[in-house]
Amino acid sequence: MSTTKLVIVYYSSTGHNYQMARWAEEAAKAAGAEVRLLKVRELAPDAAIDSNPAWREHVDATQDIPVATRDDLAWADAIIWSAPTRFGVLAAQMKQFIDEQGGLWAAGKTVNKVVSAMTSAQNAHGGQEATLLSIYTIMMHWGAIIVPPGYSDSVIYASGGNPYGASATADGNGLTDELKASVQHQARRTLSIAAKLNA
Ligand SMILES: Cc1cc2nc3c(=O)[nH]c(=O)nc-3n(C[C@H](O)[C@H](O)[C@H](O)COP(=O)(O)O)c2cc1C
Repeated sequence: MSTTKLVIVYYSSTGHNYQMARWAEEAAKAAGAEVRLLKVRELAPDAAIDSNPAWREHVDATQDIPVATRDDLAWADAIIWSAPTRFGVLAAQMKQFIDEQGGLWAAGKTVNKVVSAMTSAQNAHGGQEATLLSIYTIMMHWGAIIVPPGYSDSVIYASGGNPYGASATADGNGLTDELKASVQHQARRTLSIAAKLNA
């Protein structure tokens, strides 16, 4: 059985989804996967970024993270998406990247990718489930195999009980150890399903 190839594709303005992506990367590497941690292109103008010091700081600090490409998605057996809530759906930056994959979809290369998604919102009930569903809706159109965490481990309860995917509350109080455990469980679970399908 070959090593599972995982891409973790994230968008983050102020670092929460980036941190979750890093946690997923750590767990996936520890599980023996071949992992690419990738961001999507920032689309907001500098004026918007500069209006929020935390946003500018994050953009500058993550300059060296490679930008995801179609080839990365084609390479992967599994994809973990991480994108913040924007009015209850995925951030436009992530949507734009996904919309650029029409060619990949048309070539049949999105079929049977094993996928799972993570998100954050400022409020505890600010739209996390809806955002994850917006990603999973796209994944159904891709013919991808969606792997939600469900209640497959006690860390799901401890981290807020969202069976759709790891969900942060980005309220300025920092991310919790329980969320980290939940992210890392989701990464391992995604890999384990991908390994079964690729056996
Ligand atoms: C345009 C916009 C819309 C947003 N909509 C919501 C929302 O509907 N509910 C919510 O709780 N937070 C909302 N937020 C807050 C973001 O979800 C929050 O800043 C993000 O999850 C932080 O993730 P990041 O640090 O990875 O960028 C919104 C933020 C922006 C800029």
